[in-house]
Formats: sequence, C-alpha cells, structure tokens
Amino acid sequence: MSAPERGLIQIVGAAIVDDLERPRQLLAARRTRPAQFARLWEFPGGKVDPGEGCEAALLRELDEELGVKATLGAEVPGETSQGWKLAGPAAMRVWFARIDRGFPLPIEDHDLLRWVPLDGAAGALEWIPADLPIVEAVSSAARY
Ligand SMILES: Nc1nc2c([nH]c(=O)n2[C@H]2C[C@H](O)[C@@H](COP(=O)(O)OP(=O)(O)OP(=O)(O)O)O2)c(=O)[nH]1
Repeated sequence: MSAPERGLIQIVGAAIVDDLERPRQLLAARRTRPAQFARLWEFPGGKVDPGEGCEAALLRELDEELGVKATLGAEVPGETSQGWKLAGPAAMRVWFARIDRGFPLPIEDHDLLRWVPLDGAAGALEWIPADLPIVEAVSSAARY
C-alpha cells in the first residue's frame, strides 16, 4: 500500500454493498462528530494508522465502527494515488465491500446506518459534501 504523501492525511472508506457482483444497495452511516459533520452521511471508515496498510485499516475500522468482518472488492479509483480529495489536507481511498460476518450496528462514530438503493444514492441522503462525487462514482461503477 502506498504511504501517505505530501502531508495529506490518509482516510479509507467502504462502499458496503449487498452483493459485490450485482450491487443494488449501499450502506450509509450517519456521523455523530465533529460538529461540522454531525448528522451528515458518509462511508464507514477512518484514518490509517502510522505503518498500517490502507486495506487493513479499513477492515479494522469496519470491525470497530460497525462490528462486522468484511471482504473488500474493487477500489473506486479517485483522482490521486491517495484517492478522493476531502475537505482540508486529507484524501480518502474507497473500496467496495461486503459483510461476511456480523450484523452492522452504529457502535462507534455513527448514530444511524441505512441501506439505500445505489441508483439515486447521492440524492437520497445528506452526504458530507466531499462524498457526493464518490457516491456518484460508486453508483455508476455498480451499474451494469
Ligand atoms: N470515514 C469517513 N470520513 C470522511 C468521509 N468523508 C469525509 O470528508 N471524511 C472526513 C471526516 C473526518 O475529518 C475524516 C475521517 O476521520 P475519522 O474521524 O472518521 O477517522 P477516525 O475514526 O480514525 O478518527 P479519530 O479516532 O482519529 O478521531 O475524513 C467519509 O465518507 N468517511
């Protein structure tokens, strides 16, 4: 996995879908903090720890935040090697993911989880603004 470059904070996020082969539904999570993002919807995930690989970090975050063991599918490629540019000095790599074990619950950082149809997902919820192009890319990557 590529190490963080040029001081950008590396974030990883999961587009959890009902089925990696024929995705129809996306699992969105509503943040509780900080104030600027509270009540906005996002991809579960978080910061990559120093020395940690991006995919390992994402699997760890999904376990901590939602209580699930997941398998990652394809990456949703962003504009840079560090993924999609977020607000501030941060970028997020995003992978499709499928839950293998556990029922997803908002254990940490979220107060609600919701499955939304991939078709129209960007308009279905109030996403973190930086996530909108990512949600659109996820929806179109899943179209077949
Ligand atoms: N997880 C996640 N973070 C996002 C998304 N979009 C977006 O702008 N962000 C921002 C919000 C935060 O500033 C940052 C992620 O940090 P975080 O707070 O989730 O990471 P963490 O759980 O490891 O945090 P912490 O324990 O160090 O506070 O990226 C998204 O879709 N998912």
